[in-house]
Amino acid sequence: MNVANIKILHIDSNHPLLWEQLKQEGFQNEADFTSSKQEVEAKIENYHGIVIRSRFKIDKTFLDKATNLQFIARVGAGLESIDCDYATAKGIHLIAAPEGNANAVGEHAIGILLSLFNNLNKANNEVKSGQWKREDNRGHELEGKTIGIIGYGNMGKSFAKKLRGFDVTVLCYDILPNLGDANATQVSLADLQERADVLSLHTPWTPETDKMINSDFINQFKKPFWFINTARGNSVVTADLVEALKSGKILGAGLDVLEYEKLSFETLFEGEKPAAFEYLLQAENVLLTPHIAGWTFESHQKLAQTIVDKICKIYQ
Ligand SMILES: O=C(O)[C@H](O)COP(=O)(O)O
Repeated sequence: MNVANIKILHIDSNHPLLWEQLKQEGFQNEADFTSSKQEVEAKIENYHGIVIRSRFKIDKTFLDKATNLQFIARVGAGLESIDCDYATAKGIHLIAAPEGNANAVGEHAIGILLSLFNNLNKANNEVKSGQWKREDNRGHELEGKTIGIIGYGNMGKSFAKKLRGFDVTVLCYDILPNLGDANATQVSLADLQERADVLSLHTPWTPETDKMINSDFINQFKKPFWFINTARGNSVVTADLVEALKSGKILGAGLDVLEYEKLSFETLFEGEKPAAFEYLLQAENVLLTPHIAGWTFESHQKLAQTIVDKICKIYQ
């Protein structure tokens, strides 16, 4: 199909290959990384495609003005910033690129897991501040442990694949049936909560997963467990997580995502911090990273390539 008339608006910067390859394929690219949502809304009828990361929400108001839009491409995995049902009802193609950062997320979750089990973060801070504490930093081994994965899509599968070789049992739970594979056995949520020594969250943020990790949910676990979140901060009630850390029900937490992140994060350091957040900052068994699990040099490129391939497929 001739794509020379297809105008694509890029509202976030991405790996240059995205722009270059779309241009080579014959698409018309335009960039606008600074205009406000309202300003983009005012001109969106002139475009057939929009490429976004997460600068603003693509809501009903926006979509009603996007009268010629044929696709929305999100250079990432999560689609929560888009009113997907409304866009789909309008016949707009939705494209995401979870294949592009799944490997990075899987590797990052392994990094968190090994760090939690061996106190790497705490020990590093201590040695650098002149403390040589071996007994305090005695670690745990993964061998023989049971790892529970909730959400067995691209990210969960990537993490499970990386766990091969650690001599662990890997269980997965997902609302979709028949997802188990050679790397993980699919079980009921109750079964996972009964057996897991580690919980790693890999679900999208949806009404069903919003605040899913709360006290009730945590208390269903039979054993104390370690918790890893590389998915979405809003799936966790932080105050409940902190209670579980204090009581020892959660042995340690590695959080790449926080309910406080993005626009509100910097402002958190200006005034008095929420008590739960302050606790996470001080706790020695809590490892925090700034939403970088999928943020590698390699995934930057793979995300772009995935989006190019999927856009081209629409116009084949
Ligand atoms: O959804 C994703 O792929 C990741 O969470 C990264 O999202 P970001 O573009 O908001 O950094």
